[in-house]
Amino acid sequence: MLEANNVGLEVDAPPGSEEESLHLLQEVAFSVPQGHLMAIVGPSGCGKTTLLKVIAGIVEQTNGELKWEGRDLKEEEDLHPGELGYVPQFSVAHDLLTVEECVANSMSLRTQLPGTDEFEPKLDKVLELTGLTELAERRVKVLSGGQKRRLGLALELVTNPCLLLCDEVTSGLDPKSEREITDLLKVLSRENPRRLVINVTHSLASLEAFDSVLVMYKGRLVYHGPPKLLTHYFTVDHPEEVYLRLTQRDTQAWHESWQKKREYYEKMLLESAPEQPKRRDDGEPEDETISPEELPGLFSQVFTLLHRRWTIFRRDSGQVWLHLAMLFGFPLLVVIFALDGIKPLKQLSQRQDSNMLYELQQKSEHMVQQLNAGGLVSGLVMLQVVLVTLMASNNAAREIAGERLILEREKLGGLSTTAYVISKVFFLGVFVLAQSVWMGIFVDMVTGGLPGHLLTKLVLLVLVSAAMTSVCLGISAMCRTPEKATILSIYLVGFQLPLSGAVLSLPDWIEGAVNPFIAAFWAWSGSLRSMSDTAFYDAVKRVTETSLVSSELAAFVLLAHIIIGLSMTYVGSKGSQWE
Ligand SMILES: Nc1ncnc2c1ncn2[C@@H]1O[C@H](COP(=O)(O)OP(=O)(O)OP(=O)(O)O)[C@@H](O)[C@H]1O
Repeated sequence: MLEANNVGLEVDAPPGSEEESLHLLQEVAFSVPQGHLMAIVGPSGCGKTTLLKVIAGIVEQTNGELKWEGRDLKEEEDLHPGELGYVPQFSVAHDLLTVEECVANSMSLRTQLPGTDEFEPKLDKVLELTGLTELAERRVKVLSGGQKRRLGLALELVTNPCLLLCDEVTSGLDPKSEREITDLLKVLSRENPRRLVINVTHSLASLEAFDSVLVMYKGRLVYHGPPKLLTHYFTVDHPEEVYLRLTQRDTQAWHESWQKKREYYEKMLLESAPEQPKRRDDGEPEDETISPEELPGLFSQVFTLLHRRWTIFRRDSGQVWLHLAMLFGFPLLVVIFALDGIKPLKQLSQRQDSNMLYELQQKSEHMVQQLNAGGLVSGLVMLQVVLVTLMASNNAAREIAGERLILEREKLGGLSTTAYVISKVFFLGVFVLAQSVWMGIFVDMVTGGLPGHLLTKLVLLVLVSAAMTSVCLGISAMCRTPEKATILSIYLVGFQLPLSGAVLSLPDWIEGAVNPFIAAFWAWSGSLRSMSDTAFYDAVKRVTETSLVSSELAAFVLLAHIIIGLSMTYVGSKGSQWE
């Protein structure tokens, strides 16, 4: 039994409005038995989705109590992720995966069945039950609206949930598809004696298939009873006329009228309800076969997420080509800028080492060459760093924001945030290493060796790439939309060059204030310091007034950036960002 006792939800009113707070739900009270299919209907904006989110625990009510099988969901233990199925309004699967892969992934993330003999039969059963067997090999991208809703249901059925909440899974479909999905919901509500299925819908057309109908109006419950009594209660000829009828009285009047008649209608519902599942003394169901599925371990979830991410990446040819173009194109770009300067660089190096007297005699000529060489070396190092940070932001900016709603649904289904963040670290770590190491080695090979210690420069390139990737991943985890995350990440990269002091030095007080935040500054200046025992360092010092830091300090601060970025990622991924 699901019981709501005077459930209310009050939120702060938007700035500028006269009221201090908004009552999204007020005094909502109902009881629904298990083995039952209930529809929540009501005009747009009346609080249907809000009520469903409160039942699911996505939003916590500010008043009243919700009880599932006698257990207070706010005060006592929440529903186990395997006990709850929530099918949101939006598409919940990755476009580039097939139907079968999506369901198999959901099973791997939410159950311990992978690797057992039960995995395949269960997968087949869920596909068959939701009518998706024929579509198993089809990619999500090409599914119709109705097929996507079926997939949404299939993803939730992998755990055999006892409370299945569906938000508009029948809306926007043609009457035949709507009827088919409603019939499927009915089958699901009967399949497991502990199960209660609730479907939010606008449509008043096929309500007779439901066991009960709950009507919401302006945040209040105004009817909950058998569908066949709906027209009688609202004194209308057809269910479609109910919304118009609602507008003829104010909310309080409807609410009061319902309070007087509630007992009668609910009694009728409970009398016609199937027998409730028997429970042992400790409150657990007698039938062990309907216990919720246990969640898999952390590394099992990491492995599933990584495998899924690579599959999606491989199938996204646009992304693969973009990554390849950057991986091989950006180092070439650095080399092109270096080509003209390499000869004077070598000459400067030879003269410095072998003939100081000549240097002294040709002091002014040497000064010019030194300035050129200093500018070139500093510029090349900065170009490498900035291009690596650009690749890093492209790696991470959309990574979490682009799949945010899928993440929210999967967290509700038991996905561990730690597993999610670890999977991103491993996935993006491959790009970080490939992009930065290849950039460093390729440029060094082609130019015949830029000054400084190669290993130190490589480590700093890897660190700056990891730092920018982590911070952009953090931004991605904090932002609601991939567009916003991309713009913020691009701004962040854009500011690296002017604020690092590589091109123009900043006033001391600004330099001191901004440098700690500029990853490119640390990698650039740490790399230049690794040349401090060569003549190039003097040349570089002639062209830059920005104070350069030791390679060790640079590495340390970049590590701090990585830690901050990953902390942002964890906090941002953990926080709820439902629509
Ligand atoms: N966090 C919030 N802060 C302020 N108002 C909110 C918030 N969440 C929802 N609302 C408002 O609460 C009302 C109910 O929203 P809800 O999404 O539950 O409606 P609904 O009945 O599901 O509508 P629809 O059928 O159009 O999806 C709307 O007016 C919505 O703007």
